[in-house]
Parts: sequence; structure tokens; C-alpha cells
Amino acid sequence: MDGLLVALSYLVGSLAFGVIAGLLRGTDIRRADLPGGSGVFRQLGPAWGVAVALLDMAKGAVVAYLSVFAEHPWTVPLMALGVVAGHTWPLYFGFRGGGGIAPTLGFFLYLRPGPTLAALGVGLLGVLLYYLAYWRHTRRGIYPIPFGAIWGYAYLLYALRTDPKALSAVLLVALAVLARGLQILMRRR
Ligand SMILES: O=P(O)(O)OC[C@H](O)CO
Repeated sequence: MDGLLVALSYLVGSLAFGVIAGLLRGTDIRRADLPGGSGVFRQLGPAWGVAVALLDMAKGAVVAYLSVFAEHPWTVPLMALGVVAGHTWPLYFGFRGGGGIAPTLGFFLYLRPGPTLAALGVGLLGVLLYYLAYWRHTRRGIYPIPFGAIWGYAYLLYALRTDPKALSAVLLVALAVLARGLQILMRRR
């Protein structure tokens, strides 16, 4: 049962809605951008971008909901990893997906709303400061949202330090997102 939950998490995560949105509009978004909410926002407009961000978050929340059926203590962290790894390396789309931030948010907003909202605040502050101090002048380096996300993940790890199940889930997810971020930085979309 627990193995099925982890596999299902990966299959749900693999529904990369940014790629699906691009295909609905007759294009592969990955030729021009990353298939997360912000990439779709840039390529297809605000409505598509917001819809994709919400749907990608919803995947995480659905998997967090399903995690109540887990029996083994390691299943919840592995389900978190599964949904994020599905989003970043989707089975249905050649293992080339997004960065993993939105499903992370959805998963932990459902599982641990208080610390996750605080982490979201930290991340958005990071986005704002990075944008004002650096990005708007240069347009070089990593995008503001991934920059802010680094601080959000760091805060979440700190906030959940006495909560072993959630902490191990954040740790696994953060490692997957870091690996995907490095892959993207090396320009292998
Ligand atoms: O990391 P993703 O793929 O969930 O995308 C979320 C935002 O668009 C990142 O800029």
C-alpha cells in the first residue's frame, strides 16, 4: 500500500501543467522557458501562468492529503519527494519538467500550513529584495523566484527542526529541487 502511494505521488507530480498548458496552446513551452507558473506567465500570459501555478500547487496538496493513508513513517517524506520529482522529471514528458517550487508549496501548505506560510513570506521577501537590488538592473543570474525559494526552503528546514517527519520530507524535497536547479543552471532544460 505504501509503495503504491509513493508511486501514485510520482505519477500525480508528473502532470506538469505548464507543459500541458503549452500543448493546449500548440507549443512546447520548454523550447522558450521553464514550464513552471512563472515561465508560463512569461510565455502565455498572466491567466495561464496563475492557473498553472495553482494547479501545480494543487498536485502537492492532493498528495499531502493522500499521505494520511501512509502507514510507515518514511512514506510521507517519500510521497513529498515523489510529487516533486514527478514535477521536475515527469514520466509523461521526457523527464523534463519544472523546478519543483509549486508542488512543494502545495504539499507543505496542506501538511504544515503555519510554518509554510511563514516560509512563503520569507521567500517573497527574498524575491523582492533580490529584484530591487539586483535583478531589475541586470536581468542576469538566477531568476528572482528561485532565489527567494532558497531562503524559503532554508527557513522551512529551520522551522520544522523539531518535527522529524516533516523535516525529513523538506530535506528530501530540497535536495531534489537543488539537483533540478543545478541541472537547469547547466542549461539542460
Ligand atoms: O518551480 P516550479 O516549476 O514549480 O515553478 C514555480 C515558479 O514558476 C518558479 O519560477
